[in-house]
Amino acid sequence: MAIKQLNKTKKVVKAEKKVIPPPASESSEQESDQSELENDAEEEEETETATEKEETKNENVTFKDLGLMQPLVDACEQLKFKAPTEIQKESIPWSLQGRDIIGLAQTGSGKTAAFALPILQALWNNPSPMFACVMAPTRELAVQISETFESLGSTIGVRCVVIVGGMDMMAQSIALSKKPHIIVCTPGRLQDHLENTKGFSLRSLKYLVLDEADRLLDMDFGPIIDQILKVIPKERNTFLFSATMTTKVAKLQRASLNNPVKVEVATKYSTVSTLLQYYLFFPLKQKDSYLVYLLNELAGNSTIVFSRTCNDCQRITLLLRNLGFPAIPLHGQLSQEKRLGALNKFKSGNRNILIATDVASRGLDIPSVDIVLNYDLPNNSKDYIHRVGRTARAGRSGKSITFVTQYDVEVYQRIEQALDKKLDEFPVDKDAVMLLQERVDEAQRFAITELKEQHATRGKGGRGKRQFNSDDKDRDDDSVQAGAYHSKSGAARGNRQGKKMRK
Ligand SMILES: Nc1ncnc2c1ncn2[C@@H]1O[C@H](COP(=O)(O)OP(=O)(O)OP(=O)(O)O)[C@@H](O)[C@H]1O
Repeated sequence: MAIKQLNKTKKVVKAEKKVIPPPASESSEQESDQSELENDAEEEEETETATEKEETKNENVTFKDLGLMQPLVDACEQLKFKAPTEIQKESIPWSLQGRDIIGLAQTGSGKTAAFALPILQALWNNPSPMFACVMAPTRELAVQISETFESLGSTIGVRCVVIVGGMDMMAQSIALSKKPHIIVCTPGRLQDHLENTKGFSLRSLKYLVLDEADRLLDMDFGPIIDQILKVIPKERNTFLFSATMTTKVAKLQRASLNNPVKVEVATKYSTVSTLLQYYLFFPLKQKDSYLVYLLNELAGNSTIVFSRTCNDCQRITLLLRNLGFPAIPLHGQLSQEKRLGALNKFKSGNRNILIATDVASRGLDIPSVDIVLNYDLPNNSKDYIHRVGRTARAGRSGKSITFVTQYDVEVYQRIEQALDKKLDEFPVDKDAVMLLQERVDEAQRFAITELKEQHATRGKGGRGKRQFNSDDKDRDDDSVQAGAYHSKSGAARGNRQGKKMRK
C-alpha cells in the first residue's frame, strides 16, 4: 500500500498498521485511565508516532464508488446524503474488505453511517440473526444509532432492537427472542441480558461496534466490556469509532482488535471550522446573571447548556423557568421515560433550551442546535470536544461559549492548550448583566427552595426515590413553556410571572 507521512493538519488520511502491542498489566491500565482524566496532555505524548497516512486521491467519490450495493446507495440518497463524508470515504472500503477499524473523525462527521453501511451490506450478503452488536455509552445515543440503522437499512428490511437501562427487561427479552439482526445497547443492560435472559446469546455475532469507543473502554465501562468480550466469538469484526479516540495501548488491547486499520480524519482535538468557539470570564457570583443575559441575547436559538451535576442541572432549569425561559432538563436522575421525553421535546423545537449534564455530551445528533453553553467547565478536553460538537454538525454552523470563573482558569487553559488555539472572548454588555443581578438572585432563591422541596419528596421514598420524576412532571408542561409558571411555594412567585426576561 502506498503510504505517506502523517500530515498534522485536518487532512483526510489513511493508515494501515498493526496497533496492538502486548497486553499491559491491569494496574498500569488503571493508572493510565486516571492520568487521562487528570491531564489530557499526557495522553498526547502516547500518540503513536509511527502511524502512516495517505491523502485522499479522489474528492468526487460516490457511495457507489466505495463498493456499496445499490439498495444502500438508494438509502443514502433518500436521506439526502449527496456524497460520502471523509470518514465514510476512508473507512468503508476497508470495512467492506473485512478489516477491523479504528475510526477517528470530528463530531458530526457521519461516523454512524461509516460503520452502519458496511455492516448492513455484510448482513445482506450473509443474513443471520444477532449479526451485529453496537455499544454506546448513553441510552439516548443507543436509540439514535438504532434509528440510523433502521433508516439506512429500510430498503433491506433490517430488524434492530435497543437494549438499554431504565426500560422494561421483560419487553427487551421478548424483543431479543424475535432474533433481531442488530442489537444496539448500553453495556450494563446487555450484560444483564447475557446473564439472565434464557435463550439469549451472542454466539453467532459477526460484528461488534464500540461507538464513542474511548469512553466505553475507560474505567467505568471497561470491566463490563471485558466480561461481554469473553462470551462473544473471537472470530468477528470489530469497529471502534470516536471523535476523541484513545491512544492508550491498554485500552485498545481491551477491544481485542485483529490487525486493525486506523483511519484518522482529524487531528486529535480538532473541531470543525464551522464552529465558532468563545469564552466568557467573570466572577463566580455573577454566573447565573451571565447565563440569563446570554439566553436573552440569543433568544430564538436552540441552545444546550451543560452543567456538571444533576442537581445543578435541575436548579438551573428551575431558575430559568422562574424567569420565563422554556428550559427542559436532561440528566441521569430522571426516569428514562423523562429523559427521552425531554430529548424529543428539544428535538422537535417544543422547548429550545436544554439544560444537560454530560449524559448529552456524546454522540447526540440534533441538527437544529445553534449554541452550546458550557455553564460549568467540562472535566477535561475530550469532554469539551464532545460537548461543543453538539452544534455545527454535518457542515452546519454553530457557536459555543464557555464560562470561566476565577476557579476555572487552570482547567480552561488546559483545554485551550489541547485545542491548540486561543479562543476569543464573547462580547457582552457588562452593565446590562449587572442590571439583571437582583431579579436573577430572587429567581435563584425560589429555585433553591423548590429544589429542596423536590429533594424532600424524593427523600420520603415516594415514587422515584432517586429520581426527579413527579415534581419535574408538574413543571414540564405547556404552561411552563409559555412562561406562565405557578409556584407551589408561595403566591409571591405567581406575581413574578409577568417579569419575563425574554425579549
Ligand atoms: N454523507 C453524508 N452527507 C450528509 N449528511 C450526512 C452524511 N453522513 C451522515 N450525515 C449526517 O450527519 C449528521 C452527523 O452524523 P453522525 O451523528 O453519524 O456524526 P458523528 O460523527 O457520529 O458525531 P459524534 O462524534 O458527535 O457522535 C447526521 O445528521 C447524519 O444524518
